[in-house]
Amino acid sequence: MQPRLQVHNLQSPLAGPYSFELAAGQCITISGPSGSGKSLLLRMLCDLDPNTGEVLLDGAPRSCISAPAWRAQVVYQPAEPAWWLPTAGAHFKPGQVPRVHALLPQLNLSPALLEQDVSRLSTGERQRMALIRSLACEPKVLLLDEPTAALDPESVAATEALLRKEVRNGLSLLLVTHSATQAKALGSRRMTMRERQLSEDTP
Ligand SMILES: Nc1ncnc2c1ncn2[C@@H]1O[C@H](COP(=O)(O)OP(=O)(O)OP(=O)(O)O)[C@@H](O)[C@H]1O
Repeated sequence: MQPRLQVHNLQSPLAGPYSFELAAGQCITISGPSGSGKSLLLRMLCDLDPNTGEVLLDGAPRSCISAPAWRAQVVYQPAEPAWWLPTAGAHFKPGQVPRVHALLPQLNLSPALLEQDVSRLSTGERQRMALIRSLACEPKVLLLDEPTAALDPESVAATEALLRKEVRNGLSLLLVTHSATQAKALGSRRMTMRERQLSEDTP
């Protein structure tokens, strides 16, 4: 079967080259020391930083897809997601609202938080709300940078359960995590970044 995402010699003056494939309904985790290049890789995949090489989605080269169309299907959630409107709820399109309301209880979030000023949400609430924002786009590929860094154990468990379910339903997930437990729990393949070089972990 054709991989969902194919990455061939993706590189920039700062990092790479990287080559790997991600299937539909697969989670690959990337761990590694701080500053090793994990976020640089995610940013290149999303085409936020200049890069060369080839990235294909369901066989279609990224060079044939407009940047907004690419970023609608390959969604990047940085470690510290930006908010550009006063409330979290204002970030959602009307068509996304049913899905948002289905996702909120799965992350133990009250719908009332949608109306609150984003700056008044706790760090953990903002982090979970950011994941809902990413999933509400129904991406084919989700690039997640440390999505549970600010969460208590209960919220970590809820987030991992939701991600496992989304992957089971076909989402392709590239997950950057510092947690070996999380990498083992979610990753069907696990990789490590060291000095901007990516290697596959041995099982
Ligand atoms: N635009 C840039 N120009 C020059 N150096 C950069 C640029 N962006 C990032 N770097 C450097 O590249 C290195 C890798 O950064 P990156 O953010 O990918 O690390 P990381 O592995 O995600 O780390 P962490 O786990 O702390 O998030 C860092 O040393 C960083 O300072």
